[in-house]
Amino acid sequence: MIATTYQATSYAGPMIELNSLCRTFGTTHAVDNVSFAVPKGSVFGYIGPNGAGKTTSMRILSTLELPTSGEAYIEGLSSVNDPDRVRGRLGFMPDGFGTYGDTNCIEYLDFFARSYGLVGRERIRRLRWVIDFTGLRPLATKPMRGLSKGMRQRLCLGRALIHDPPVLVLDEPAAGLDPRARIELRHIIRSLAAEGKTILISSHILTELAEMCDRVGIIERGRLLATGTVGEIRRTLQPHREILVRVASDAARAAELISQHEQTKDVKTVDSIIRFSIDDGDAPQIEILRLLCDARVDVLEYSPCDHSLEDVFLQVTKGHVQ
Ligand SMILES: Nc1ncnc2c1ncn2[C@@H]1O[C@H](COP(=O)(O)OP(=O)(O)OP(=O)(O)O)[C@@H](O)[C@H]1O
Repeated sequence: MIATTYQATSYAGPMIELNSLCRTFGTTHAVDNVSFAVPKGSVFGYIGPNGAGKTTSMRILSTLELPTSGEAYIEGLSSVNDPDRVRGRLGFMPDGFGTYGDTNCIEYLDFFARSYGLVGRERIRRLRWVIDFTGLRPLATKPMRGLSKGMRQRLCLGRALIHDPPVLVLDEPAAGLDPRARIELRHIIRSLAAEGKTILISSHILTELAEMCDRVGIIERGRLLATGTVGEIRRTLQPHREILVRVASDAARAAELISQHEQTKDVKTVDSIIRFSIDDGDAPQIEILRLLCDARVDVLEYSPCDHSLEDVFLQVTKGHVQ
């Protein structure tokens, strides 16, 4: 078991880094030349369908698996060459974990606190903090067999946090949670990032992570297909924006004005609603609005119709399962 606790360092590079990471199992390229870096205090969403390679990359980062080639670093330390020091710096939450039915929450957390070498007041202080932070205090003495899925996830997160690591690697922590528990998880993740923790979190579902992540990476069949903010990925896929304008009267005249702008196309009118496509960016949209206002068109509604996040995900991935 791990016997190192974290000592803060002056390291200023990315807290998580994968560099041309590859892992094959027989003929399966589970992770195929994946590279990305996550700066301190940010949340990176690792998103992909079943069998995409998320767990394998996370297990390599967390020192539980060796790569076929390439590098994985936590706070500049190699997960391959320096696993003991890496383990002291990260908390890993696996997508499934063994429970011990008769063990209660506090005993479970205490076991891991001792395994990380926490002693005396520091161990008590960390146990108290984790129990309070995860909201498990009312269940502290409850045997694990009686915990709901959401509570077990909190306990698993508590275990990952017990030694106060600067990096968290969370493999599908939202799987199986009800909507309220998902929202609570989102708050927990954001507050950990606000404290300066760096978080890699995986999911099958882009919408599940979009609001809590600073950046996302979409992976399929071991290959990283897109990285960036959700907005950046959306803009790459959708260089034109679809706009809807609803007017109080004289939609035909408004449509005529919109059509005259050189950056618009596909202008269509149904009753009082005009839909059109326009080059991305603020400037053309400002011009259109000004054009309509100057012509004294009574605009009741002006809204971009962006692709939904599901559409973005479906456009990037092809639905391949390996
Ligand atoms: N130990 C192993 N032996 C053989 N193949 C493996 C092993 N671990 C993973 N794989 C294969 O590697 C590929 C990637 O699996 P991985 O578990 O990393 O994907 P994932 O994105 O986490 O999927 P899921 O969302 O379903 O958990 C899959 O084809 C899987 O069957």
